[in-house]
Order: sequence, then C-alpha cells, then structure tokens
Amino acid sequence: VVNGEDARPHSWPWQISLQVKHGSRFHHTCGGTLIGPRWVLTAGHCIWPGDVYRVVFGEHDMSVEEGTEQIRDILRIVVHPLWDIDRVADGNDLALLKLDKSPIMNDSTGVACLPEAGEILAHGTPCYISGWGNLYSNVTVSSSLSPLRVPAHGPMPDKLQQALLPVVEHSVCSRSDWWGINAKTTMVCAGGDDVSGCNGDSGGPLNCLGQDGRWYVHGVTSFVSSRVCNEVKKPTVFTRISAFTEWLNEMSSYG
Ligand SMILES: CC(C)c1ccc(NC(=O)[C@@H]2CCCN2C(=O)[C@H](CCCC[NH3+])NC(=O)C(F)(F)F)cc1
Repeated sequence: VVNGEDARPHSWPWQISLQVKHGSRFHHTCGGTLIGPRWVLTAGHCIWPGDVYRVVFGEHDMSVEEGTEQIRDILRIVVHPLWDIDRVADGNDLALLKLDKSPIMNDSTGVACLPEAGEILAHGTPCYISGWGNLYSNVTVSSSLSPLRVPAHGPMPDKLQQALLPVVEHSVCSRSDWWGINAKTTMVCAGGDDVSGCNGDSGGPLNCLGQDGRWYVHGVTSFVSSRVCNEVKKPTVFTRISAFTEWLNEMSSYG
C-alpha cells in the first residue's frame, strides 16, 4: 500500500496472509479474505501451479510472534475457470482456497461480509485497501546513464497497512487516459491522489462501509500500473465480488 498507514491491529479480522513455500521457509506473497469457516478468497494471479501455500490468520506485525496468529494448510485450490494470467484485462482474477480446518473465530480472526449480487458502489464511496504489499515502487528515473526504467520492488512493511481509496465509477475509470477498455464492469476501481495498492497487496480486500455500519468486502486487489503503483489516472483495480456471487455460492456449497 502506497502512502497508507499502520492499520489498528486486527481491525480487518478477515485479512489473511497467503504464504508460499520456498525451500524450507514460507513467505508472504499475497493477501486474501476469509469468506467462510473453511474458505479464503484471493486473486487468481497469486496462484502458480506446483507451488505450496499456507494461510496465516490473525497476523498484524510480520516480524513479531503476537500470539494471535493461526496457520492453516490448504486442501484444494479453485481458480476461476475464466482467469488467464495473459489476459489480466479480461478480469475473473479470483481463486478460492479450501482450508484443511477452519481457524478459531475470535477478536483477531473472523469472516467478512460480502455484498449482495450485482451491488455497485457509487462514485466516491469511501473504501479502505489493506495489505502487506510494497510501500512504494522503486522506479529508477531513466537517464543517459540508466537508459532502461527498471521498476524494482520497494520495501515491504512489517505491519498491516491500510489506505482510504474512494471508489472511481466505471465511466471515469474506463476513460481513454485512465484504464480505458482494460477497466471492465466486473471490476471496481478505487484510489487517486497518490494512494494505491502495490505488489504484495494482490488478492487482498477492498473494505467498504455499508449503510448498516458494517464493513463489506467489495473487491479483491487485482492490478495497478506496471510503471509505478500510484500512477495518476491509474487507480487500483479490484475484481468486483458482487459480479461473482453465483460462482462463489456454487463453489463453497460443493464444499
Ligand atoms: C490490464 C493490463 C493492461 C495490465 C495492467 C496492469 C498490469 N500491472 C502489472 O503487471 C503490475 C506490475 C507488477 C505486477 N503488477 C500488478 O498489477 C499485479 C498483477 C499482475 C498480473 C499480471 N502479471 N497486481 C498487483 O501488484 C496488485 F495491485 F494487485 F497488488 C498488468 C496488466
């Protein structure tokens, strides 16, 4: 998250850290959302065939054993059938992870509320992105000395970050100098004025306040500009969960 702040610990109890095994160690690779006792929703682009993953719940500061962490293994991974890593603009950037065992629900770990099917947020609706993704993109300025722009990764935070990202309605997000035709109606755009998601926030939640005073997860973090995470007129793009209600119900019912 670029230009965010430390989240109050466990204030987004459905936020998970998806960790991938490299050698004998696991490390954070994506965010995700606990949407049922044994189901986590993340991004399709977080899943690489052959990799081994685990899910950490109740995490806040990655560098400290806080006693609230719970780790679960994954029994089955269901990537959306229409997701294609080479066609990010087509959307469908979703994957469901079935856990071997439900985590214990407590003050640090809980299930998210999801929106009604088809629900569309109005322009400017206040939402928060949360994640342990990069704090900024490391983009070297191109010059005669370094002719290539090499966008490397900025530092990852230890503590969960959050940032207020107002919703950008589709008619604005799909303007030619914004995301153009890459912004589909099955996506939610949010952000602006230099706050954004960044690599490592992938798969995490877009948390939006509902009329009933509860927080609802409307989006799954999908993509940002490949030049710089918080590029002007390139708001963060999320998979719109309310466009996939049927698929989610189907998948989590055949359990
Ligand atoms: C829609 C299409 C034109 C398109 C638009 C933006 C991108 N962005 C990117 O590729 C940048 C660079 C690093 C990873 N990244 C991303 O946006 C990755 C998803 C990559 C999936 C495709 N490889 N997502 C994230 O970093 C995010 F935002 F979810 F935290 C890729 C494709």
